[in-house]
Amino acid sequence: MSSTEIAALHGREILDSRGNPTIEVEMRLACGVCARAAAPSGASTGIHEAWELRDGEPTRYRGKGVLNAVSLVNNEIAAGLAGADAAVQEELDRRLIALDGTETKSRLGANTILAVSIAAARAAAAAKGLPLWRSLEAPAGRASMPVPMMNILNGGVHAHWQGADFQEYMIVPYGAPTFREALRYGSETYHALRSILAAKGHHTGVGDEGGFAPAVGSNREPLDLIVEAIEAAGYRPGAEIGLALDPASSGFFEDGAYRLKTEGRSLSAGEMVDYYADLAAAYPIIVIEDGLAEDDWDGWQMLTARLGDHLELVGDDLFVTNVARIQEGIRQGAANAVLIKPNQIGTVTETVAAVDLAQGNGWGAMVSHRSGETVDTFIADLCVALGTGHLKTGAPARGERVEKYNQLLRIEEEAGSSLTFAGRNAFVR
Ligand SMILES: C=C(OP(=O)(O)O)C(=O)O
Ligand SMILES: [Mg+2]
Repeated sequence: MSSTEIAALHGREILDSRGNPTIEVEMRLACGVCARAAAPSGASTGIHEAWELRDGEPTRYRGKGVLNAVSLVNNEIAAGLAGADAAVQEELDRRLIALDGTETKSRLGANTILAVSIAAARAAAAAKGLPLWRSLEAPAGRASMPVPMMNILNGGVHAHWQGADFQEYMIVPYGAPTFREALRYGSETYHALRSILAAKGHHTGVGDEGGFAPAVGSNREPLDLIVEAIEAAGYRPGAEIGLALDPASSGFFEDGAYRLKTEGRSLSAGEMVDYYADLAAAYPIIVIEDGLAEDDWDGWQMLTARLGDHLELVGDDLFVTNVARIQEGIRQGAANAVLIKPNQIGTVTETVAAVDLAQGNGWGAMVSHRSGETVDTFIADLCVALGTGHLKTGAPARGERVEKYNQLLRIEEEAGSSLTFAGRNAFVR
């Protein structure tokens, strides 16, 4: 028996950062090493994502429990992985995929499968005596420290549609010399923004990812507020700190039109492209994620032809970390970067394949948290290991977000000068 053979698996239901149940898995290896992993959960989920398994029982947590998933881990998956070696991730993930047997992971659930897959990666790293990022790094020399993409102003569904239509306004401190400094730039800007919002009479409550959620009157106003905050914190917008947007536009795309409720108007895809071009000309925007809706391929082609030379255009709902959809995007010239969310696809192996495909085609790969998170820090190690150069994981406040940034501080400290900070080179344009 190999020392990294799985000896025991145990699932349990825990709560995520929104107070919804999610699954946590513990894995013990033959050598005695134990590891734990938990699945995150989205709110503005793409319709093409792999399935999240939820209980049908309506009285428990309004039917959102994951006791079925727990039972699957403790019984069917534990039995199905008998003899599996946690250190051979691809084989283990192949077995999980085969056990599920569906295209969309709808039988066992991508949440269930992912928690097992990550627990194996973590257990294998511990058994080898390696930090997780080093264990995941392949080929050697690929790793780097990412630029943190900090979502400091929330709108859309993450702010219960009480503010901007656009879901995320991120600051991108690519001009910092190190990750630690980048995090400091971002945190100081976040605090400056709070003071500016309060001084202007806005409330300073936060959305799901920890960014402020003021009741602004347009989707442009947050950009003015953030530029002011960057300057108030002592940094130069565009030189040291750039901006990124995730409008999450599938959420306001209805009957063929983009409905900007905050501004009281509806735009076509072409008009949205003009809107973004105007914003990019007026503000130091470097990234736009999900500028157009998840099946608006023609719109995405138009957006990429118009702005793809100087902006990173990231597909989240468009690609859902799925290599078949990414391949279609590459074929069509729709987007030039992929958002990487492990729970959209369900295994570590498939997540790495999505990054490899993007990077192999000169595209960007931006690793991301979900709006419902736990303190699991897998994505921090993943983005370092694969040298994706940027990670978005919310505001530099709120425990479940900060825990990822803190894990990156630990990695940077431990690795010393062997890991370079990706800086501005992280972005495809
Ligand atoms: C992180 C996001 O939100 P959610 O997890 O709700 O999809 C996103 O849309 O990029
Ligand atoms: Mg998104």
